[in-house]
Amino acid sequence: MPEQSGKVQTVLGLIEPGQLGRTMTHEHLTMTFECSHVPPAPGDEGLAAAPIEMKHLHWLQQNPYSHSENLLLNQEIEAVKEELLCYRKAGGGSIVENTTTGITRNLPVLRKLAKETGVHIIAGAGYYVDVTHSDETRKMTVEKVCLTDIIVSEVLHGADGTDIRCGVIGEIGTSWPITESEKKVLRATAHAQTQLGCPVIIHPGRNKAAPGEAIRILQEAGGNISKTVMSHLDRTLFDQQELLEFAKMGSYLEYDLFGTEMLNYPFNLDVDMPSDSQRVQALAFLIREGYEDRILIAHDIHTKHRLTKYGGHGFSHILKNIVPKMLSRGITQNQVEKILIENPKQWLTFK
Ligand SMILES: CC(=O)NCCS(=O)(=O)O
Repeated sequence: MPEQSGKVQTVLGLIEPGQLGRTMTHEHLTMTFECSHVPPAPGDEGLAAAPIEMKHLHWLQQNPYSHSENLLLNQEIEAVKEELLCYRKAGGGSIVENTTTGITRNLPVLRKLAKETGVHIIAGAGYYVDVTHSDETRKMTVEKVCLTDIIVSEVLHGADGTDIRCGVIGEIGTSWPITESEKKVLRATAHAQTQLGCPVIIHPGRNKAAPGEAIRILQEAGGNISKTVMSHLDRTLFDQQELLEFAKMGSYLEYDLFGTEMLNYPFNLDVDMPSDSQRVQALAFLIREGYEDRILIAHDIHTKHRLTKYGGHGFSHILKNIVPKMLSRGITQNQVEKILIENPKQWLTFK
């Protein structure tokens, strides 16, 4: 039985699950997102290259992926540290940092932030979506000193040449359709999870069939779906019946784009990105349908403009603004605590 059994693994070491407190299960504290750059609309090239300023904020909120500098969250370590101190003051305890190989994971920075702020930080093992896979990753097989072993080693011994250990596998990136290289990573994730008994978190492609397909691949490879989170449901599954069909598969159901309100979602123009009020309605619906033990929430901050330094909502938005909204829409204090404390605790504790 690995030493992690019954514990949560943070970048500073193992902790008791009860120490987690309120937990955002899907955030990024340092990463780059150049892989998702969207060329600006004709005529917007000047705005896309201008320094971030108040007068451009609305444009940036509507076009966050067309501004190259906005995609470099890794330049904002001091601002993120200030945000984490505010998050603690607002009652936050822990953050799952979902940056994996391909979007510039930086474990020493995470360790420094954890030490300096007192926030428990849990780091992610594994790989982001196909466009970020290296030739080496593509050539690797699932077994035999390859993908599975690398992921296991990132959890048991440390990642990126450090002794800093990851406490979850993911976010594991998948596109739509899921590519061959991504399928291999999913199978390796399931095999690593079987060895470790650890939590897993998946980034689905931007199609309503994507979450179910990713779960099927994990399941067929022996993954433990009850210890797996499906991220980004707020931009992926809209129809209530389809959501319930997916929920029956047994994963955690994560609404993790709180604070993101945009008219045109550039990665899938067919999607109407919900508002925060609509996200709260989705949570209330899932609770009424009996899924309160499976819900997780977060902001998935991954660009500069969402930091308070740039006029954004920051890491405390859920605790300060969304929780009161949940309570005002009939979600009870007990259910809120379940979503913020108990469900993350159950998910993050190694078997
Ligand atoms: C970092 C990351 O993958 N964020 C998700 C962005 S998306 O628009 O919901 O796919």
